[in-house]
Amino acid sequence: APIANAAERTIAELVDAVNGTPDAASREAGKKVKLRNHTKGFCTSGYFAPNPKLHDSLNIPFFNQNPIKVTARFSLGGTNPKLSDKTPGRFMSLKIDGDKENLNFVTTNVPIFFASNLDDFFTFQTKVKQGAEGKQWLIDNKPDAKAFFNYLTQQPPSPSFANSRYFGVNSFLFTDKQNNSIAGKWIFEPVAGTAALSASELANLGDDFLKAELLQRINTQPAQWDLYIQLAEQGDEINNPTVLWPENRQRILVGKVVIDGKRDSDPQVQQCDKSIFNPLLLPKGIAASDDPILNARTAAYVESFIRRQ
Ligand code: HEM
Repeated sequence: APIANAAERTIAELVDAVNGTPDAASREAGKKVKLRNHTKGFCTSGYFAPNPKLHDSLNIPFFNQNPIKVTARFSLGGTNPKLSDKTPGRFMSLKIDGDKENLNFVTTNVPIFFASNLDDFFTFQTKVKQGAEGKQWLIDNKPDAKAFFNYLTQQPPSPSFANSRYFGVNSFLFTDKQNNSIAGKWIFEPVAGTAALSASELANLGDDFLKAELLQRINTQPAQWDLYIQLAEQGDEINNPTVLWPENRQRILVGKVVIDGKRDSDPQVQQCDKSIFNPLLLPKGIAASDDPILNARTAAYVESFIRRQ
């Protein structure tokens, strides 16, 4: 069982820290404006095509259906709806809706998280809201936050959501053919490859280009990702999302995400901005690891959802 942190935070406190609404008055104000994390984003659609050979290695009946409906939301981080697309963070959330079961993904282009427990998560969110001083405090006092910032500074902004890798960050447990449970992490590799904006391209761009770029792109050719499970090896830390496993870990190809916008007029896609993505909505054969960050996420997303009604 995971070791409880001495100063565990409540879900309400975590959402307050994310939203920057630490007291009753600011919380009420936040509800009024329907404050939400990852505010700047948009929804589109497509399908998931499972790798037909997957059942040679894993026992996940969900992937026997082909194709499977996908509703996607692409977003930036934070609560600011006017955040510039020139910032490096890119996020992809997917609802994969089969006839009998569902699977959600809630992913980011940074493979390491800034906290390994809820207390550090709370501290990070609170300090980041204090600007440059708070960020410096984190760099000086919190090695996980420092490693995260270092990663971000080496990550140039991509010209398209379609040119980013996306990571599940937290570990999950997968059932193999022998019904053993094996630990792994989701990784989405862009079929179009990764790309970075140069300094001169950045100078010529406005603050809003990602949405128009993706919707235009998929008019002529879909945005696609190969989805892999990166497998843990003996000794890899399973329950700590600040730890990056080596790139050369064995991978299983799960299938392809194809975003083509063909179902964008469906009510589910139209209303996707008003719903939540649940990283613990999993089909048979996939289970959550004991990572305390992962296990707090659904409750936080539900709390955030309730507050913005
Ligand atoms: C304890 C850990 C975490 C907490 C408390 C937390 C909190 C939140 C909250 C409050 C929301 C807003 C939900 C809504 O109102 O719809 C949110 C959304 C989101 N989070 Fe987290 N988060 C955590 C960890 C993570 C991790 C590890 C990742 C990346 C792998 C992540 C990626 C996202 C994304 C992409 C969204 C936007 C979902 C959408 O498009 O609607 N979060 N998070």
